[in-house]
Amino acid sequence: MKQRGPGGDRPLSRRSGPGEGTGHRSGPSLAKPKIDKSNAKDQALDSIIAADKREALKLAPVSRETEERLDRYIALLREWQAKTNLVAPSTLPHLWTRHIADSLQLLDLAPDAKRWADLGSGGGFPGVVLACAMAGTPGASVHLVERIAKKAAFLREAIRVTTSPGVVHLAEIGDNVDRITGPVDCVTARALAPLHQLIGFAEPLMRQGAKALFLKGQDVEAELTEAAKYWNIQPQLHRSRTGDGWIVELTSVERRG
Ligand SMILES: C[S@@+](CC[C@H](N)C(=O)[O-])C[C@H]1O[C@@H](n2cnc3c(N)ncnc32)[C@H](O)[C@@H]1O
Repeated sequence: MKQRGPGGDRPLSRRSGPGEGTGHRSGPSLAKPKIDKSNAKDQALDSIIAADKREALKLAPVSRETEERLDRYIALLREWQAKTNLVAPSTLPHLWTRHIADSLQLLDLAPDAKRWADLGSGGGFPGVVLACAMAGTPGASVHLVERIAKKAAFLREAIRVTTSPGVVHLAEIGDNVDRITGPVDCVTARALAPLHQLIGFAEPLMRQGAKALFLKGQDVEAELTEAAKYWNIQPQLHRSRTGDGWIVELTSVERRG
């Protein structure tokens, strides 16, 4: 998203400044060049994002086709971010490592999964990223469940511009999750709720065979202890490639007592 201010692309002005042609003999003084600060700021952000993208694609390499889809998604996200808060503004320079690579790393933990459901998708992490990555896989689908209408509209637009196999549900997870038709291989959630609640959300899909991958922060141990009060679980923990977080993998859950 480049917003060029008026005249932002013009060469610096060399027109006369005050004092020129007024009889002073000290020589012509040049007008101070006007620097379009918003344009300079955008360009600085562009180059930080480009460097961050290189870093992210080292952590989580993708095909050229997926990269092109992700580029379109990021361009759209930056455009919409001006009017809808889709990601924390402080994370914009690191969209690729903080959000894209963080989402892509799930693919290696479910290499055979074709049908995904992402709960509380927000701005599309990990759901839209997974849909972009699955676009070349026959029979792939990614359900994205989001209850805020504006965000769901963004998700639909993201799926459209990336021509990815996403299905957006504008709905409460609790009302919707067991109405997702067709089997789901893997259910995901990121920054949605504490683990014991996530398990409750995902349980209907897990009962039908889905495994769960939940992206969690550093305090995962405390969340696991709390979850174990309500659920019999045998979690597998994977260190996040992109920060201090963890990915909790669950293949079965059973409500306690
Ligand atoms: C903090 S955001 C995280 C978004 C995204 N997963 C990410 O990591 O960037 C949580 C999102 O979940 C949605 N959400 C929270 N509770 C929900 C529910 N019960 N049903 C549907 N969406 C929900 C919110 O509207 C919000 O967009």
